[in-house]
Amino acid sequence: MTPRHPLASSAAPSAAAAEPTVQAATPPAAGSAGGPDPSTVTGTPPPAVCFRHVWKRYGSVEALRDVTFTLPAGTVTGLVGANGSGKSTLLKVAAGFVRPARGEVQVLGQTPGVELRRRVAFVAEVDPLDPWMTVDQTVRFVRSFFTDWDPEHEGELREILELPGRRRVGELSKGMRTRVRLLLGLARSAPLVLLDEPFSGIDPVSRRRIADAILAACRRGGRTILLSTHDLKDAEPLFDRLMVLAGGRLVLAGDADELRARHGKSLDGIVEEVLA
Ligand SMILES: Nc1ncnc2c1ncn2[C@@H]1O[C@H](COP(=O)(O)OP(=O)(O)OP(=O)(O)O)[C@@H](O)[C@H]1O
Repeated sequence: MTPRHPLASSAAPSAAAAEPTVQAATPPAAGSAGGPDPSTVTGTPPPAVCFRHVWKRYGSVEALRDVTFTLPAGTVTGLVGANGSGKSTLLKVAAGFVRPARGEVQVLGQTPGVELRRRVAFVAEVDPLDPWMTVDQTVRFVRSFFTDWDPEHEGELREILELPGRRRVGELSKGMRTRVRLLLGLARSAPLVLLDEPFSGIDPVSRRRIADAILAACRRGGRTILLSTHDLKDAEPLFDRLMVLAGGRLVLAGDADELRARHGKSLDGIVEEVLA
């Protein structure tokens, strides 16, 4: 069933898996639309997300400029960049909510669209929660839209996130509401999870809880997570890959360990250097 409620379509992703390994952007092979499918060549699983020369314009603003990258399945990637650098747009293109002007996008082997949304959990930065519902009512309502809801994982996440089930959503702090949205996304077993700034404006305690919930989702395996953030504090250990956007262009992408070894500093330091 295709979810129709805003909570169902934008706030209920499911967890990603494994540790991230930011992989360098993979340019298409010369003379082809994107090179051979790696799964047919090496027996490795196809990438979870593949952008090739993607452009997106809003009026006169170029939000994405010639963006090319590949995310291997089962990785967790941090997407970093200043305000307006195109992070949300990239996530919305991957989720199928925004159509690129040019370029090719493949997500879980499909072109993003209505059909793909059932397999992608997208936790938007915008809060779609109904303030009059309790947390328990919200969870019951949202999970009714999804056939991939994982009740066992929901229980685990509720403990980690320490959600007050009987309180109305409208009475919750910003950090607690973010935790609720995260639960709605991560409790699905969707193979791709897109998280738009889950750490934005969040206090250190909530940041820790949110990072722990993402790690728990990763431990369940088989999921790919792409997470945008302004700040790598707390989040850096989550990532096996890093992508940095500046002015709509992907200016850095790669495996986290390789980047740390090459630059001799933390991902935080690398981002500072690249965006200076
Ligand atoms: N619906 C829209 N209509 C017009 N312009 C838009 C729209 N959405 C985004 N933009 C513009 O596209 C550019 C990229 O925006 P986007 O929200 O993707 O960036 P971002 O990196 O997520 O920013 P932030 O960190 O502030 O959330 C910005 O210049 C923004 O103003």
